[in-house]
Amino acid sequence: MSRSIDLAVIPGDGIGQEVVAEGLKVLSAVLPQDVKLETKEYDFGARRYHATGDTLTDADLEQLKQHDAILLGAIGDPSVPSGVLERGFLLKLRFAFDHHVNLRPSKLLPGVATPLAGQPEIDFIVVREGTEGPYTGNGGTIRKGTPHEVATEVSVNTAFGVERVVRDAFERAQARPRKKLTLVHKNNVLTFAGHLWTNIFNKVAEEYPEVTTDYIHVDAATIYLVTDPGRFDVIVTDNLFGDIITDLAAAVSGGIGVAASGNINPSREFPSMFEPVHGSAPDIAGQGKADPTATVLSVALLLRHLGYDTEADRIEQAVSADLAERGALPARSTSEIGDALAVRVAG
Ligand SMILES: NC(=O)c1ccc[n+]([C@@H]2O[C@H](COP(=O)([O-])OP(=O)(O)OC[C@H]3O[C@@H](n4cnc5c(N)ncnc54)[C@H](O)[C@@H]3O)[C@@H](O)[C@H]2O)c1
Ligand SMILES: CC(C)[C@H](C(=O)O)[C@@H](O)C(=O)O
Ligand SMILES: [Mg+2]
Repeated sequence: MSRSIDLAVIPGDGIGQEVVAEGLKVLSAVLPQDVKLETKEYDFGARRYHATGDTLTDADLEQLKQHDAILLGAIGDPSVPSGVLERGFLLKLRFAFDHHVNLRPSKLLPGVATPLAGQPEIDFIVVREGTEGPYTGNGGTIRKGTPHEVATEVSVNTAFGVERVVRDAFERAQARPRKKLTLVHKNNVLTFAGHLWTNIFNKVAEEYPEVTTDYIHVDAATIYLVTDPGRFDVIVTDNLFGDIITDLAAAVSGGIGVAASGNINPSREFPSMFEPVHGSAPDIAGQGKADPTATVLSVALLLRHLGYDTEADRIEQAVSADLAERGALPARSTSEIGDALAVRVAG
């Protein structure tokens, strides 16, 4: 039986261009001959915005919808006002394709440097809600530019949206050996949203008696992520808390250069999108300094989502072996790391 993957590729801005090239290199190297890989590149990001004023049109969404999955590098550029591409492209796409499960695994692999003392066991996943919370754009300003300006940014939490992501997290916890799920929120202060999350979490928990549950306020979660990250197995949390704690999670488990993510549409009505957790890193763009590992691991998540488990395993093993040897090697460029990973997955 012939198989095929039809992939939308969005390198985006800054280091997005550099790391996506390496992700594709490794993807081509890992796929068996009988799998036909078709890619279509899209120029979203700062270049498109400056050329046309567009960030993502309805016609673009129609085209993107046709693909099996999307691989994104990163968007965001100092030449574009903050928020224009983040809201106008990235969040618009996540919302349009109902990417409500934003999956962000953190695993400290053997031999990988961490700023934490010793070599703690870190192996957890964050299930970050991807379509609600303070991200929806529900807000505004009045008396703009005056000393009396008022700005609101309302967090939107629907029972439907919370329950579906909480259920997804319980399913993932149930499937893991430790079967533990932690709700991270701030229900001592954000009592309206926090109690909705807590009540739904507790109600759904009744259906998963094998899953151990606990609750941690988000401020305390940042303590434990540094002092005792081994306590976490699966974390479920809202969109903004998830954004913040996953950069911290990356920093303690090998760095932002190795943190992968998937924006998943579990019903598969729309293509899911895979991207490194990091951004376009204008400070190092164009210098060959970016670590492409996060993108390569995002390709592994993409392959797993499409049912290519063997190939995903091969990529993860190659990354693990490469990282284990890194400390002993001289610093390598973005493409040298990509080349090394491509050789490992092919061999
Ligand atoms: N998914 C996305 O497209 C995405 C995600 C985050 C930020 N952004 C955007 O990216 C731009 C820059 O944001 P930022 O500086 O806050 O975050 P960033 O993640 O781009 O950079 C933070 C720090 O991490 C470093 N870094 C990031 N990726 C790295 C890699 N692969 N290898 C080595 N070092 C790496 C950078 O050099 C920088 O010091 C902004 O416009 C922001 O909105 C986009
Ligand atoms: C760029 C921004 C919209 C985005 C987010 O906040 O989700 C980024 O920080 C991320 O983590 O993917
Ligand atoms: Mg972020």
